[in-house]
Amino acid sequence: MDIENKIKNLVDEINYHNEKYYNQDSPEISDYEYDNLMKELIKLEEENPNLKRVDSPSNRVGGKPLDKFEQIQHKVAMLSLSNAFSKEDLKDFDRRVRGMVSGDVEYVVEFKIDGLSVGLTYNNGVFEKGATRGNGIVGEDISKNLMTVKSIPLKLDEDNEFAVRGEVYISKKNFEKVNRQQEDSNLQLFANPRNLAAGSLRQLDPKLTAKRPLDIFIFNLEYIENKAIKSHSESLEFLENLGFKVSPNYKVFKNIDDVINHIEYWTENRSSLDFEIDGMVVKVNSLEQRESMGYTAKSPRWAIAYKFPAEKKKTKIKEIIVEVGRTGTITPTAILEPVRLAGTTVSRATLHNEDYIREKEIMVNDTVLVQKAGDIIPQVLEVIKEERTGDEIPFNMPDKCPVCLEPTVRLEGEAAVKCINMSCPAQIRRGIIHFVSREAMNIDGLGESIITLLLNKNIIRDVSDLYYIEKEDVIDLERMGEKSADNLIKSIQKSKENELWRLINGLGIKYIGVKAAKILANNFKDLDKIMDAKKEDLVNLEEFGDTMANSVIKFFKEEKNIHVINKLKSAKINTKLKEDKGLGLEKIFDGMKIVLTGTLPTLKRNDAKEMIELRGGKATSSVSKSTTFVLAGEEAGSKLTKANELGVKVIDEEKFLEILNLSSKEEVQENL
Ligand SMILES: NC(=O)c1ccc[n+]([C@@H]2O[C@H](COP(=O)([O-])OP(=O)(O)OC[C@H]3O[C@@H](n4cnc5c(N)ncnc54)[C@H](O)[C@@H]3O)[C@@H](O)[C@H]2O)c1
Ligand SMILES: [Zn+2]
Repeated sequence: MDIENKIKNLVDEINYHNEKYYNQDSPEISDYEYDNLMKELIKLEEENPNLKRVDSPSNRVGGKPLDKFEQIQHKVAMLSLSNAFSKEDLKDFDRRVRGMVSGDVEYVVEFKIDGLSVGLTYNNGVFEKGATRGNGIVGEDISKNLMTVKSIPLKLDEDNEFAVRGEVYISKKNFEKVNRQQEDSNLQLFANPRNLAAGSLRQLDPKLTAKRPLDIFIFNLEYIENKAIKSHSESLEFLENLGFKVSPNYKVFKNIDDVINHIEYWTENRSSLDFEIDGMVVKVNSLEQRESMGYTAKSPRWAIAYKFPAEKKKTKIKEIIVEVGRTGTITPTAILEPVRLAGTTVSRATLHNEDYIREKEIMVNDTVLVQKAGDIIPQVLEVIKEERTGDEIPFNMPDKCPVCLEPTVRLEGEAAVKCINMSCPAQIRRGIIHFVSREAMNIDGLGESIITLLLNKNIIRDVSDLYYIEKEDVIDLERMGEKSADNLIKSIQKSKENELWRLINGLGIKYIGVKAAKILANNFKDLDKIMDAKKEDLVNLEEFGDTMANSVIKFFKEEKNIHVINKLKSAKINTKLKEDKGLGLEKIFDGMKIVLTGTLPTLKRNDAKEMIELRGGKATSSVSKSTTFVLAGEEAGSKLTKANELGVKVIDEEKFLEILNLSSKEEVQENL
């Protein structure tokens, strides 16, 4: 593969995992694997600067703020950190710092708490607002949820306006407690403390958040009015005196060797802490020096996060089980003798596929080394062959699907063994769960247990059957009454009017998540056109690589998919983009002055301009008090700063596209 395509594919893959991790709080790969993808991308981009795309994820912070919350624009951008994985990386960092500033350098070293980043603002001594990081510029307003975190002071003795940043986390003890409760109530377990903290804080109902024993460490003073503070350590002391729980056990060092020693100590001893850390953060202490160093698009130049290597432990494989996924892939999983690893008890590890098992010569009853790096799914690293006793049993992938008992196949050139039975219940069930989920067709009242019932009773066989359900079909189902049956049918019917991207995402095309679904919807405007798209059309889309394009084409070649789509169409489900309401577009931007700045993720600048003008707005180039809003993309720069100073509203592309669907100027004003 040529380098350009390699970069494109990496970008696709990373974008897909970002969406899973930041927006859905349900990552599919470990942080370790993710970091490796990112490392590879950064390396290729550094070697081929001309191939680096402006919208590269290596330039970008976090995920998109979700619409279910009010959006908050941060006064100081909430950025990410660049990473170090070795002593050498830390020494390089030290050299870079000393090359940029004059005089002595002091470093503060802190724990890198594995939680969710939040920003808090205070004014006149009271807590005002709290937000998630979002995309770094705009975050989600989670003030009410944060108020339930007991260690966040709501009143304090400081009248000046200021903002702090911290990490909301859950202690190891409380993490296990919550997971035990989940287990008792037959609910899904949280993969790790970070997921639990993030999931709890992004609840719509603060009462749910209040039930979770969340905590916070504050690690930065973002700004303060009328107060001269010289160093980071001084600001932490100041915050501690105000009553904040600040970054625990932070230490100041005068040279990088001492920093490295300290980090080595905690690499060995982190399990003694009662909260999870995934690394150590090294920050320049002098605020004046920090200012002179500044920022890249994604992170400050004056700090670096050292990521711990994966923690490893020995344990035994008791059994190997197989499960069938949405696309029919049969995945082997090792059931382990439970072992404590990176803060959680591990009793399963993924074995990926047949080749992985062969290559590592894994057998049932083997003693193995497992690894977990703040991860979701632990991995089997290697078999400790010296510990074999003769009781080991080789494992073969099943030749029958464990669910439908039809023969399995392994296609040439693919690692996965699959069940290709189109009517295999395991695949269909997962596909339907995905179709109705919040990020897809968003059908209320259709939980996993009802879907299972509907399938078992043969009321539905694929997603399109949902639209043909009648009240009589469901009213007698367990725990269903007249009222819930009505509501269920109503929400199914309502989903017919959904935006096109929801349908595309719901179809479950491999590699096509929310973001890619939106790109397809916005570019082709019609499901039929997407179905007819040629490979050239697809790879030319922003953010699309070979893998994604091939996957789309393959999906729409399959007869069973066409069949489902035809049934969906007969049910009169919306298959068109709603943006264009015929010739006379509503003048929803009438008289508004709108400033465009930075690179937008999918729209070309001229297209965005045209969209504004067609709706009666004026696209201007400089920000002033009379600007209605700024539409900002990556690297928005000085216009963004100006907008912030003047208190002019800033929105991102996603929000913009949403606003385009509104039907009056009043609605736009309300929704800004
Ligand atoms: N598994 C996946 O699919 C997946 C996907 C996306 C991201 N990720 C993970 O997320 C990481 C990227 O996320 P990120 O942008 O939040 O970067 P990061 O986690 O590498 O570092 C930045 C964050 O560290 C936090 N932090 C904790 N303690 C801190 C302290 N004392 N001082 C300063 N900051 C502190 C801050 O909240 C900040 O946002 C990746 O390296 C990867 O590990 C995983
Ligand atoms: Zn099957």
